[in-house]
Amino acid sequence: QQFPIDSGEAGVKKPPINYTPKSIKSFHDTPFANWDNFTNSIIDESAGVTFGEINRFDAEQLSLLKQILQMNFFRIFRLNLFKECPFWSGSSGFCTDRSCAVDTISDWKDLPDIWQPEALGALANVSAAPKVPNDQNKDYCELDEINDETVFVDLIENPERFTGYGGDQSFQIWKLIYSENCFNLGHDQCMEKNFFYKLISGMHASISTHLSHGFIDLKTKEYGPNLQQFMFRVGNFPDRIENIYLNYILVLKALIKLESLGILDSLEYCDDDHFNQSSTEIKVELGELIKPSYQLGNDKETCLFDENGLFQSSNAAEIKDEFKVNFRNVSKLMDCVGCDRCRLWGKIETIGYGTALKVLFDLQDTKNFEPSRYNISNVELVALVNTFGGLSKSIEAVQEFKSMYDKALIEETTGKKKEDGKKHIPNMDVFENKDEIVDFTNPKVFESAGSASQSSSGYDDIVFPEQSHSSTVKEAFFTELDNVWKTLQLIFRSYKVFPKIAYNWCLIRIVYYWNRFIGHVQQDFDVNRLYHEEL
Ligand SMILES: Cc1cc2nc3c(=O)[nH]c(=O)nc-3n(C[C@H](O)[C@H](O)[C@H](O)COP(=O)(O)OP(=O)(O)OC[C@H]3O[C@@H](n4cnc5c(N)ncnc54)[C@H](O)[C@@H]3O)c2cc1C
Repeated sequence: QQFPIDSGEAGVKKPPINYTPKSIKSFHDTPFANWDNFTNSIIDESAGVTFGEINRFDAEQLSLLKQILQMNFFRIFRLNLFKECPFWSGSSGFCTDRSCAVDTISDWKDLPDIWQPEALGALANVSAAPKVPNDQNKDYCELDEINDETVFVDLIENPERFTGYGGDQSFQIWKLIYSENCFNLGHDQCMEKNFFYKLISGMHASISTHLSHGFIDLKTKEYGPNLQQFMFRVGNFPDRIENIYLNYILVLKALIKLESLGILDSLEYCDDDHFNQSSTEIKVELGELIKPSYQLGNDKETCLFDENGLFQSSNAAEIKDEFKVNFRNVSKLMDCVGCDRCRLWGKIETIGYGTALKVLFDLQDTKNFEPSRYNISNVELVALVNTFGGLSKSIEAVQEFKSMYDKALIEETTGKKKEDGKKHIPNMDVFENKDEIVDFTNPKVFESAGSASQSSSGYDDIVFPEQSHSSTVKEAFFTELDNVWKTLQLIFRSYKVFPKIAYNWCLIRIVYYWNRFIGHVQQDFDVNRLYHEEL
């Protein structure tokens, strides 16, 4: 079945898509509190598919998608984890926790012949090299070159989950990512700007959903879903949930386009004994995954997502170029992430979204189109399918959190108390300081070096490295000297505050045990909370 891809050349001009981000209004009006309304409403005006339809489609296809992601072709990813951050120096090594690490494949004999070290040179011709001459600078993201820093990672063994990476560095990287949503081409680009924001916000929300779903329980040391974290990061913000779904239909539409134009069929998958699936099996399973989505939505012409609504204005070509440059900067920023596991998934996702954008906006479906000459590498395909897998996992997690939310709601209404005395359903109350919510659609956020939340976050000691391109040995020497000086200052400052912390801690403990002794201790007395308030 050939799906009709609208090439945008003919036909009636559709009304513009509304990509305007909604401002944060009420936290009592969240999707979980109004689930029926939410599931029956449409994700995107241009296609008419509802959130509920995507939930059902995703549930139906989930086991097949998981099976596909288990195939060696999709689970082994090649990248450079040690590439220098191109924007500043000295940013690596921030997160030294074990959970930030990536287990790379060191046992080479587990890999197919084409990935053996001696064949690495040839690998460039097999899996990454474009089939037609291509200037990578024209793409939406940068692919890592193959060199002696190349590593192979088993993605199933290294899932995206909570790593503990945070503080000022990750905030600054998010801020820089959102600051790429800045276009210089006048008012015409408003729609593209909003679309860019939603894309980034959806990626951010999906990462936050994964880390809340694979959150560490400090008591059991096991990873599992944490409703509080999810509500705090995503669940209380309708826009963030919506943006996950928008990204889902965007990536799915790119897969539909690749499938319907015969490109997936024409690609060379590796037939090697080490691969647990043959090329034919991969093609059949991808087809089975994608084809049922042709039935989704009520606008069969645009199918899910109408890419032709974007980049239509008189200066569309310039806007598109700027959009590409900005998204490429986002992909380069992944080399600045100071946590290997986060960097791994950040890279996969930016390549995945970059590939989806390339397929949707640059692939011209002309009369003489030859699928076998379309320029898409295996790395891009693997990233695209894994990005789709990640979004599907987020949608599955949203529904699991909804069940947890309902259970917590029943417990709350029947008056059952949690052991730690905390509320079952975190809503707006969890934001004791409303300034913690940073609205990246507000240009003022980018005017200051930090943000209101970060200035009071307790991470003031960490000074984010300034953008630098130390070209001379002398400059590099003084940069390092400055770093050493700042580190020493940090150590001395912590010695200075230590007596106060120790004193407060002892005082709180004494009060606690005194109260217990005289029998006045309250049942839900939370020492830790008091301790933090004291600090
Ligand atoms: C590329 C990248 C990948 C990462 N991967 C991981 C990972 O795999 N595991 C892990 O544990 N940590 C990861 N992190 C760190 C994680 O994303 C958070 O930065 C960290 O947990 C600190 O969270 P936070 O609560 O301070 O808010 P952050 O998530 O850092 O958000 C900063 C601000 O952005 C705003 N914001 C949050 N979400 C959105 C959204 N969806 N749309 C618009 N605005 C939003 C909020 O108001 C918030 O104050 C990653 C960070 C980066 C930059």
